[in-house]
Amino acid sequence: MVTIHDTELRQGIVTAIEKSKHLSQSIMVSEVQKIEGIDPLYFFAAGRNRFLGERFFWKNPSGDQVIVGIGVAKQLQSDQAMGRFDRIEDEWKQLVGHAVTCGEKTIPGTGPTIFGGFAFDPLKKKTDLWSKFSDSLFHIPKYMLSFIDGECYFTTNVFCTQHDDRELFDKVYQDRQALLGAVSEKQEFAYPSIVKMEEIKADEWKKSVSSLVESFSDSQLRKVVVARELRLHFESAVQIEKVLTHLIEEQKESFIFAFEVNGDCFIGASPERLVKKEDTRVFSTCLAGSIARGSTLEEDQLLGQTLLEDQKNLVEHQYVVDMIKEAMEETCEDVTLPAEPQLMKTKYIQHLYTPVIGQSREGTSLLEIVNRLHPTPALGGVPKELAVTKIREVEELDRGFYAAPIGWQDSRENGEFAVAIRSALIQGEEASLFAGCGVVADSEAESEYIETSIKFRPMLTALGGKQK
Ligand SMILES: C=C(O[C@@H]1C=C(C(=O)O)C=C[C@H]1O)C(=O)O
Ligand SMILES: [Mg+2]
Repeated sequence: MVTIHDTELRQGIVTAIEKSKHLSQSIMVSEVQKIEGIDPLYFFAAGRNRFLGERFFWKNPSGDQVIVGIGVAKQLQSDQAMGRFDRIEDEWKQLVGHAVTCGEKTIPGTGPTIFGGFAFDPLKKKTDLWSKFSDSLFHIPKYMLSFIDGECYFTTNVFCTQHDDRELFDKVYQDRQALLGAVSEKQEFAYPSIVKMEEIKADEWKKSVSSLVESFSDSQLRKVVVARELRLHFESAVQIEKVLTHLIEEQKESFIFAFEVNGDCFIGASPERLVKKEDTRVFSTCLAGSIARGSTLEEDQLLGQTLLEDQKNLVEHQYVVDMIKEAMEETCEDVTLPAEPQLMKTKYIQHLYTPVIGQSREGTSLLEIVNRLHPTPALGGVPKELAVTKIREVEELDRGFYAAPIGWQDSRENGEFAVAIRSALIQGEEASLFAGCGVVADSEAESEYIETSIKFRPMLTALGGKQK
């Protein structure tokens, strides 16, 4: 069993209580310790008993950043659409500005960290589906395990108020030991059977694709991404641990994320980075244009080559490149990107892919770049505002956090956001899966429908369903 000893946290709590008396507000204490490695999934599962519904999981594609949060020390949330990125940023800066930190202080993705995201479109009318999620929602975990470049770190976050006393440390210590004690307990997880699978309004969706295509000729719209939903009903509640295990094994090229909020869980395996910031280095990704994987190597290569030369997909991709390049140039110096797209292959689908890198301008924050990028034409369309308005009008689906930025940020301006696609909202015995596609002038409803069916597969198989 991993034991974390009585450390600087005790003194940190004393300091924070004093500080909270002076400032009349609660103060965050954050302690980081380097520890021997714990399997991140075991750690996630260890939180099941006492923190079910209050956990998060994040793994980047290379696996050199895995962050798991258990419990909620504080929630940052807002349903106000105007200035939503600034609002979170300001609150976060305020908390970090007064925080008492101890232990290791320089490793990205350790110490004070927020995990969460933003709704795709805060102006879309919210349905019951996403009622548990605020439009801007981030958690500061109580306990956090970070695997960074092969090393393992444990963060403990505590909020202290003027009414707390030294006993708070003992409470935290015992609570943390109980959690760590549960890490070694072996747990078995299984899939419940699927009792019903509903494609929501598939025919209407195809019609909306056709009418969008027709509408392009007499409007300024060039591209609109439309999405649909597949709803699964299970015999009993889905266990997130099982789904995560599957995604980690099968979707190695993707960001794996899970965000538990008030008992629901938004989970996915997205191949699409929105933005990563490491000190001043900024990375973004243009990903749009899709084709199936082949069943043999030859067929797969042929499909890949077809995609690289397909005009409809190249146009669909180029809209994304143009917009991301512009957004990056507004916020960064030395923006570079290859002239031609490459292929990104995931288990069930291949995409056109153009990576973009730059150096952030002095004073430009990660959330400012998120704000500038979201939604890229890979998830919204061109022109941006018109496309988002169109989606609001024609799409049946309440996207919630689907296709929106999800990720983390630490107290030193490092962090990463993925675009939350290939995702599902799990609500006990039910799950909603989401998939969309870029509709351009040359789109055909039937092939876009098939493209979205392929995009359901990562989550469908991870939920124990059969491929369609
Ligand atoms: C919208 C989705 O994917 C996006 C749309 C793509 C396309 O239409 O070719 C490709 C990658 C993603 O940017 C989704 O998976 O739901
Ligand atoms: Mg497409």
